[in-house]
Amino acid sequence: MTDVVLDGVDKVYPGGQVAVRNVRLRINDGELFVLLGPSGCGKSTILRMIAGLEEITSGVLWLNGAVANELSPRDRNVAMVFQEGALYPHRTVKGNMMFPLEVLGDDRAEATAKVVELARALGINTMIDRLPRTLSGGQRQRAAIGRALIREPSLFLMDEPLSSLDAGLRTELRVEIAALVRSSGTTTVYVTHDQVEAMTMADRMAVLRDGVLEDVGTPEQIYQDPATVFTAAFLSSPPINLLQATLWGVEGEGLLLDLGPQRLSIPWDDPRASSMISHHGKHVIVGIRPDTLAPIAAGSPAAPGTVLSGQVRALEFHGHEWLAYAEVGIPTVDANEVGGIKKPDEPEPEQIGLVGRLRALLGRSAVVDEPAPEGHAGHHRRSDLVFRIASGNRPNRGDHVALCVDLERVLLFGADGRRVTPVQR
Ligand SMILES: Nc1ncnc2c1ncn2[C@@H]1O[C@H](COP(=O)(O)OP(=O)(O)OP(=O)(O)O)[C@@H](O)[C@H]1O
Repeated sequence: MTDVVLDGVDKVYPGGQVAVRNVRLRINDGELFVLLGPSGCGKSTILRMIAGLEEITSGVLWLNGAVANELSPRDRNVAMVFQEGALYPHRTVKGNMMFPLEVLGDDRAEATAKVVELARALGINTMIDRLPRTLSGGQRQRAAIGRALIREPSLFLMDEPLSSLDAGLRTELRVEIAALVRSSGTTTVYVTHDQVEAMTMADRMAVLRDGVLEDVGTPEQIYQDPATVFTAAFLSSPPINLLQATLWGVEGEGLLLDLGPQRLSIPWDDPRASSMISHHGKHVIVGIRPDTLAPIAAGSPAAPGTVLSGQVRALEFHGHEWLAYAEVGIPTVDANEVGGIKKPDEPEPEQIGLVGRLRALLGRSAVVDEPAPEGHAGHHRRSDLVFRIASGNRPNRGDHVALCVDLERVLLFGADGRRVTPVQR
């Protein structure tokens, strides 16, 4: 049992590659904690620093209340499982699982009983006499997990243990691993780039980007109430719609989100209004998850500023639902290009040009007259709005659609990518 604290930890590799920047993180005793982020964001480096396999450049690592920066890996009582769980090829599953207990000099009969019990929990009890090369990838990974857990480490570290397995097996094993480590009560740090794995397994999780922590919280907190636009986009499938807007507080009307050819309006009595007004006259990013949009029939009554309209350009069948892509003529935002480590010569995010500043000075809203960009992202035009059609009438390609926006669930980010309204943790 152990808790882990990283206090302002940095990692700079020889050669100057900065992999981890000022990470502050507490992983509680018994927690299943997931480090999530795209390739190269520093997940494995953090794990390896906790294991003692990588030196910490600066900052402090605490294990169970004691500074552990200089502690050798063997004195940390950690067990680690990698993408390809390394097993001794000439030892059977049982021999592999027994090995850590043999090293500790445990009683053989007791050790055997323990191995058999854990192998049963891992679903590999019928194959404990087989050699690793005769096992499937999933079975080998189970054996590697068994070998790591058998000596009851105080900390269990897993680095993408399922990434080499096929999708079906990944789903099956992630449920089993989560159940197993929870029942053992071992503090576990689990690295993945797969948002579904993170959300389904974690007690709490951290989202990393370029070595920097973007967000930390329970999966639900991070999904419902993300701290940054990067986090919102990383944890969204189907992808969240990110629209460029300018926010104007207009007396008698509310907070107008000027989306160019269209607009949304948030009433003054919305609890978020007091934080949002600080962005009057500024560029903001409006995050609308596809399930926050509901197609409404033509001519249906809708409150002003609650509807976006467009033309259906593509439809995709996903089994349990259809996804539709509607061209709305609104400039969209790529989350990867917002926030993060500032590159040299980048303009300040809130520079919005002369017309914008004039509007801000006049306190006026106006429909933006700049044309929407013509760029393409993947096979969809960049101004497409993605929405779900779970039931009811499915529109056809080319149809005009009106989409009612659930404004309470709209997420608003500043031009720097941070949430405009305070996040709850
Ligand atoms: N030994 C090393 N020497 C120099 N740079 C390194 C070394 N190991 C990792 N890096 C760099 O540090 C950064 C973080 O790497 P790390 O492996 O921690 O990322 P990751 O999030 O685990 O990526 P992945 O999911 O692809 O494994 C990357 O830019 C990587 O190129």
